[in-house]
Amino acid sequence: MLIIGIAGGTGCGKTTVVNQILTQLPEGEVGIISQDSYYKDTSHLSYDERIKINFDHPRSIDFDLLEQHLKDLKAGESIEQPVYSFVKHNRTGDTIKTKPRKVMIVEGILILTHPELREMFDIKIFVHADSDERLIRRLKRDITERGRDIDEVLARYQNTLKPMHQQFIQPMMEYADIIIPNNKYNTVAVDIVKTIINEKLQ
Ligand SMILES: Nc1ncnc2c1ncn2[C@@H]1O[C@H](COP(=O)(O)OP(=O)(O)O)[C@@H](O)[C@H]1O
Ligand SMILES: Nc1ccn([C@@H]2O[C@H](COP(=O)(O)O)[C@@H](O)[C@H]2O)c(=O)n1
Repeated sequence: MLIIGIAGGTGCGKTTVVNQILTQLPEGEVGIISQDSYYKDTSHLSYDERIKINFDHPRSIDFDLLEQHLKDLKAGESIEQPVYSFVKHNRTGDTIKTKPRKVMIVEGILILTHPELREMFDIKIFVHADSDERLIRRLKRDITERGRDIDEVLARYQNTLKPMHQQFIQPMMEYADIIIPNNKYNTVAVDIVKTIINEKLQ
């Protein structure tokens, strides 16, 4: 199994890059794990308490479960990947059966901050986009897709997202094997990653 970790700040385009990688690859050969699925269960908290959580700090992620799931997949076992709701700020209680594939892609803002997880990646990719570009994309996406308004996105950006990005996410670029500049759509870089995956699949 080839395990590829794709990190980078919010809005840099990780999910988009993953979807571009998947196009034209043989179906059923590549599996995806999203770090967002592993936000800790917060059912014991009220909604008002949940919205105050710092979701850009590594402690918000259940890294033990993520690491265990990756180990299970490597051992050839399927896992039940939790489903997360950005509207409720909590896991939904549903899971998605995720089967082991020849290539597994793990994507998320904080995946390179966890040393044990980092060790498991055969290839580490950091997607980079400038912070103003990321903020613009995040505003548009969170308002249209994640049930947020402009005040929520900007307050979260100033209070937690920006300082956490500087403290935990940006420094992880030094661990990357490949850095994808993504201020604009970068089809060349995506094609290179596809080529690496295709070689593994042959
Ligand atoms: N290179 C790009 N240029 C312009 N918009 C982009 C680009 N990559 C992604 N986007 C858009 O930005 C938003 C955030 O992208 P997404 O892939 O969800 O980022 P991430 O997963 O890193 O948070 C989405 O609405 C997406 O369509
Ligand atoms: N309930 C939540 C949980 C997380 N976030 C934000 O999501 C960002 C990470 O996801 P990306 O798809 O953008 O990489 C992160 O910056 C958290 O602030 C949230 O807003 N609400």
